[in-house]
Amino acid sequence: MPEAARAPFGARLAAAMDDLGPLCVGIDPHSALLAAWGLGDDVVGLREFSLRVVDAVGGRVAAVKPQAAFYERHGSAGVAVLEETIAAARAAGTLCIVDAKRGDIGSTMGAYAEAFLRDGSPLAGDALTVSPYLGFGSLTPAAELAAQTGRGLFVLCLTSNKEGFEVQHARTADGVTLAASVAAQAAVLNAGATPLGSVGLVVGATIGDAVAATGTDLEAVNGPLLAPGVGAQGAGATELATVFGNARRQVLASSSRGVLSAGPDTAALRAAAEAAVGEARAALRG
Ligand SMILES: O=C(O)c1cc(=O)[nH]c(=O)n1[C@@H]1O[C@H](COP(=O)(O)O)[C@@H](O)[C@H]1O
Repeated sequence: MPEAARAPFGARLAAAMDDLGPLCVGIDPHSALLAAWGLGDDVVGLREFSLRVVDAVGGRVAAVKPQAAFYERHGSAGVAVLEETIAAARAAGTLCIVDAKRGDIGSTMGAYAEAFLRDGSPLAGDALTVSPYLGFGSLTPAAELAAQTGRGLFVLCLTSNKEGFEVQHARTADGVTLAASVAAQAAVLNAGATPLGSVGLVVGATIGDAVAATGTDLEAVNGPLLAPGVGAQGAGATELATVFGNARRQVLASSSRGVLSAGPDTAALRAAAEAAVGEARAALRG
């Protein structure tokens, strides 16, 4: 769809979450999962796995999120499968967040933006995960192209892994934590957008009281909050409700292995996704 015809990502995601519930299914074809599904750890297995997940959950969840690393580990043929997976999500009418966590100096970021956010690029989904830790301003080329093409960004803010605090809780010369600073800069880009801006944050569901501890104002971001860590990393309904508090209506909970481990049976995958949607809806929309 050309730029002019596509509504902004934030509006499209808000509508999908209202309609189908606040859950994203991550597509992470780990070698162990390929084996558990009876598939080879090769490009044929990767393709079968990915297309089966899209077939099972497409049109039933708000978004899917293929993790680029699991495709890149198979080389260029694996990247071609990522392209095919993105196209399959598009054909199913399901929003696709490409989880590639890109971040580089501005001029190189421009090339990443063209790869993942430009109309006509085979790697372009509906949104891209990006890292602001080369400086938030280094993301400007991606923010600009995303805005032009109706796509979105998810900027790493408070990640689900335990090492993240070293960077994210550190304070700038002004005494503000990096996480709070990232959130405030995303808020500027989302100012005035309704119902939600298109510059989201990644805030893990496993982070306990880190939102308060870092002084991060999630509500003011006025954008979606991608919350990985649900399922395999241990977070559930209680953690979602506790971590996000008043910002919970902005949250898109994300689970990969928690759903994928139900495969390869399509009905079982659907049932696992439905259960995860129910849990996320109860925690975030109840
Ligand atoms: O950006 C992400 O999606 C992400 C950020 C984060 O803080 N933590 C995190 O786990 N993720 C991704 O979310 C997925 C989690 O997978 P599961 O632990 O299997 O649900 C992986 O693809 C991670 O790379």
